[in-house]
Amino acid sequence: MSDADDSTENPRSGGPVEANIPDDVETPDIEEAESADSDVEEDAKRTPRGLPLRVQDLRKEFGGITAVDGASFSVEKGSLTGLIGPNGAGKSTTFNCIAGVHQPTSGHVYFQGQDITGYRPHQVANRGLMRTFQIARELEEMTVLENMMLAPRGQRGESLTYSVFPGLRGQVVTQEEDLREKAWETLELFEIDHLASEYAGNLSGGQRKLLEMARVLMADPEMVLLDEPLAGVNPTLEHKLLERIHALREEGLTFLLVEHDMDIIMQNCEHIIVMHQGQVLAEGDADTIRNDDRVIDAYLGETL
Ligand SMILES: Nc1ncnc2c1ncn2[C@@H]1O[C@H](COP(=O)(O)OP(=O)(O)OP(=O)(O)O)[C@@H](O)[C@H]1O
Repeated sequence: MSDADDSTENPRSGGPVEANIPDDVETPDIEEAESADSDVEEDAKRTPRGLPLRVQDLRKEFGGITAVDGASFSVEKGSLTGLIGPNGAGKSTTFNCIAGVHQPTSGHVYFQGQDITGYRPHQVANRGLMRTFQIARELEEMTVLENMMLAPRGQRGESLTYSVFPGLRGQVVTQEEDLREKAWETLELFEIDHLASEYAGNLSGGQRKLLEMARVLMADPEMVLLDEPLAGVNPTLEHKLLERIHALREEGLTFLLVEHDMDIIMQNCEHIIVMHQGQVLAEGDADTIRNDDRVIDAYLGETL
């Protein structure tokens, strides 16, 4: 999926923005707009901190294609929520709108009660909502430990500040030590500490997935968006990764997972959101979803 043709992208890079409505979309009159604004304010107030993520009437158009068509859903704190749907249902686009990679055409994304619609990816990440990214080519030439130590949230590093205020240097050393310790602990948690000196480029597909996940945790996220985290992962590593996800969830971390493997979703997610043609078709636990005729129709032929 490329962003190159994303003609509706909002150029603003600051904080929360108004919905970016293209010229050819009718805008409501002032009275309606004011009432819509107050509804949104009311809704934001209704988003308690215990409900980290709320997507409301999300819409994303790419030129003439409507990829997400008014999707609304919430994710509860500490849950492992699955986002599924047939090919082209709008899952990745929704993910990217949440993570700030795409700017929604309209609608809102609230995280921990705050409207983060229109935030850029680093701003979303700074709020504690993070998605995994594939290890980029440049990072392949670094060791696993170096990958872990690279740019976590709040890292201070060497800078001009320390030549001006040399007294702060000691703090940097402590911070570097803390960072290293945390990197080792996280690698141990994912049982890839024995690969710490290995170049990331030499890892197997499954080991990379573990590293991608471990890297995200270095930033102390509140919530993690996982897009196909188990694709190409062998059953042993898959089991290990799922075990870690469940353990982290027990500690209060929240996950939203897009995964094509229905068995994984049905066996691991307590709440499942089904998208179809850019909209939320159904929501519920595995049994509810399995027995929903609309979901069966949408998948027609795929095993649930
Ligand atoms: N950058 C883009 N430019 C144009 N159309 C796009 C773009 N990204 C997605 N689309 C279209 O939007 C629709 C939804 O795509 P999306 O990738 O979000 O679905 P998905 O549910 O993640 O699909 P899959 O399971 O196949 O990955 C599709 O019709 C897709 O072709």
